[in-house]
Amino acid sequence: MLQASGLTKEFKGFVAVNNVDLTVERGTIHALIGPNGAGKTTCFNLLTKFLQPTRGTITYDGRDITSLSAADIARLGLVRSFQISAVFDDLTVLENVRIAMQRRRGDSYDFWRSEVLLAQYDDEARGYVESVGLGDFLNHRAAELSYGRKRALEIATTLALEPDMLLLDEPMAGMAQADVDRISALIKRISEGRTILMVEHNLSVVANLSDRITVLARGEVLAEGDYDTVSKSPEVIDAYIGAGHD
Ligand SMILES: Nc1ncnc2c1ncn2[C@@H]1O[C@H](COP(=O)(O)OP(=O)(O)OP(=O)(O)O)[C@@H](O)[C@H]1O
Repeated sequence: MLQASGLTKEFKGFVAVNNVDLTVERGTIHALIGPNGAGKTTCFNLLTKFLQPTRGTITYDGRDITSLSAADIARLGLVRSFQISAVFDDLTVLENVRIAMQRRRGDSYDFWRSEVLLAQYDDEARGYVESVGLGDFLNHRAAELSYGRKRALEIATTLALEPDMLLLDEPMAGMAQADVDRISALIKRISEGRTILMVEHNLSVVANLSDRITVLARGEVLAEGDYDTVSKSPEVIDAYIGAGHD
C-alpha cells in the first residue's frame, strides 16, 4: 500500500533519515518505533508529505507520490491524523464531523451554507460519531469532552474523510490507561478494511496492535518484523538501552 525506498532527509548536512526502505502491506497495522532522536517523526513527516525528502521515492497504492503535497495525498485516501488537531472546541461533536465531511466534498470551510443543506450531512455524520463510541455526546461541545474522547472525535473526523490508509502520530501520547485501552480497541476496529501506519512510544500498545514493526535508530532501519522478533533482537535492545526511551 505504501512503500518508501532509499528515503533520506538531511538537515544542513545532518542526516536525520538515512536510506530507509519501508513497505507497509495493505490491510495491516504497521508501527514505526525507535529510541529518542531515531528519526521517527522526520520519517513520518516525509511519508505524510509534510517534509520533502532529500533523496528517495514514496509510492502509495502503486502511484509515485514523492512530489505530491499533503493535500494531494489526502485526496488519494492517505490521511494523517492526530498531530494536527482537527477538533474545533466551540463546535459540537456532530458539527465537527460535519465540517470534516464538507472538507472531503471540497466545500472547504463554507460556513455560509444553510442549515438545511448542512442537515443533509447529519445521518452520515451521526454514523461516524457512533462508530467511535461517542453516540451519547452528539450535541456536546468538543471542549466539554475528556482528553480520550477528544481523541476519539479526532478519529471520527478523520474517518469522515474516508481514508484507505491512516497515518497516526503517537495516538496514545498523554493518555491515561483507561483511554489507552479504549483508543487501542478503536484503532483495531477502524483498521478493518484499512491500512494503518503509526508512530507510537507505548510499547505495550505496539505489541498489542501491530502486525509489523519497523525499528529505527540513528536514522536507519535497525530491525523489522513482528513484536516477538524485534523485541528479541540484540541490536534493538542495545539501541534502546544506549539511547534511553520514554
Ligand atoms: N528541522 C530539523 N533541523 C535539524 N535537525 C532536525 C530537524 N528535525 C529533526 N532533526 C534531528 O533529526 C534527528 C531525528 O529527529 P526526529 O524528531 O525525527 O526523531 P524521533 O525518533 O521522532 O525522536 P523522538 O522520539 O524524540 O520524538 C534528531 O537528531 C533531531 O535533532
